[in-house]
Amino acid sequence: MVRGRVSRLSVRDVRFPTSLGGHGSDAMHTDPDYSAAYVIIETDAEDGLKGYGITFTLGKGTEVVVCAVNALAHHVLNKDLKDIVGDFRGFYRQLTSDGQLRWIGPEKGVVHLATAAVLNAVWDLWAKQEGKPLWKLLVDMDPRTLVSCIDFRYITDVLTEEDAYEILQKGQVGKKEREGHMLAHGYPAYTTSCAWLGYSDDTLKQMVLLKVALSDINWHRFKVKVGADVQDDMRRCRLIRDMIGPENTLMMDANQRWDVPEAVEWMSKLAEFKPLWIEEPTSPDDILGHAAISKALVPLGIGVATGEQCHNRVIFKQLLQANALQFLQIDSCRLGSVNENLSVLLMAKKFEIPVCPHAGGVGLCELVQHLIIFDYISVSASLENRMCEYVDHLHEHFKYPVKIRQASYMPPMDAGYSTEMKEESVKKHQYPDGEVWKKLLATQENQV
Ligand SMILES: C[C@H](O)[C@@H](O)[C@@H](O)[C@H](O)C(=O)O
Ligand SMILES: [Mg+2]
Repeated sequence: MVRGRVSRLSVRDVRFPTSLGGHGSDAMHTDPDYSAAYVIIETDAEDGLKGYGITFTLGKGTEVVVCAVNALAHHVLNKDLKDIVGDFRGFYRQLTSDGQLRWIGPEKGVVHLATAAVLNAVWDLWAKQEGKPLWKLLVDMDPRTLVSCIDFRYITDVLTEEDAYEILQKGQVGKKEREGHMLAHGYPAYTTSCAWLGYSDDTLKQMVLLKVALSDINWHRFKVKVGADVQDDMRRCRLIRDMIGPENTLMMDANQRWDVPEAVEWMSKLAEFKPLWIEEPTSPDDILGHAAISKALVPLGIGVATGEQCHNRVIFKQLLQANALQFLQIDSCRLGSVNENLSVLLMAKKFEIPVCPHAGGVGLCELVQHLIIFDYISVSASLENRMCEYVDHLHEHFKYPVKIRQASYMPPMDAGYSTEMKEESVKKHQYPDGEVWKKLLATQENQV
């Protein structure tokens, strides 16, 4: 039973200095400090349970998201959790359609990241109160309740509430077996951790060796960052391909670096390394550009993947309508939490496009594993051409870190959305007054 009235919402600015090691670097984001606006929701219920929610940022600007979370807080405070989840579509719309705040969105940018952080905390709390991991809460929910969490505004031309209900009804068939399969084998993953753009060739070689030869995880799917310099890309891709062999899977990620013709030309040169996909070849807003790139790369056997910076369900709808992507990458912290992700999973199912979630960032692996495990069990019912991203960093700061076995995500069993960080870690990494930042900022000051 859902219980309690929201009595407090707090938000913290937590940053990890990953840029010091070049971790997470790509052709556009050369020095990311993996960070999060970290929301905590408390209620007056006697159980003392709290909901934790994050949205992912790259360091600077986290303070702006924190500000937006505070601007949204009045929508949550003093509400009964029962009323929130009892009319989740209405609540989602209340947050995203605030008559004044929507002007600085709508459903995009900082205000949408803040919405995601707040709603992720609500879902964490709901799942905790039900005593289930989030994926299981979704799997056990009846289709009518699931669709009642989704705002179908702007997408009814491709997915109506009835379409969604039908897909979920069909997904009931064979659900038990698929749940059993997940519990036994997990959801297939790929690793991005060996080939960040800021890594030297030596580091890259060492990382690939660790992943391929020495790891007991048996990685066989890898992603490499490209896009800054074509000669450099060719050297790095050759190096990786030689090390992983022809039988393993390689993906490439340009992080929006190119214009449309440039993307086609560049990828024609990298085609010899047999990438499965090129991710974010151009601006995430350029739907027709993605379509043109997709069309040009089909003969080379390369798909287009995108989604980690897609603002909302409307952009995904159009990417699907325009045949602009072959792999759809949901993000647990950019879209409006589970609610909006549900609509995108269902649209992907309708268009039969495989979902391969984005998870490079602090906490993203922890969260998105729940969504994709649910997707397999209740929506897509397929593992063909599907895999979820994994990066090695920062799991030690989470109370319920992901578990990877045999290159697969093992379903989390603790109640909630795996969003809770260790208090000790949060204290140390809080910006700018946590121990880690005090030291770093003092060193930087001394260097000036
Ligand atoms: C700045 C970040 O690390 C990105 O490079 C990362 O999310 C990346 O696009 C990915 O696909 O993992
Ligand atoms: Mg990417």
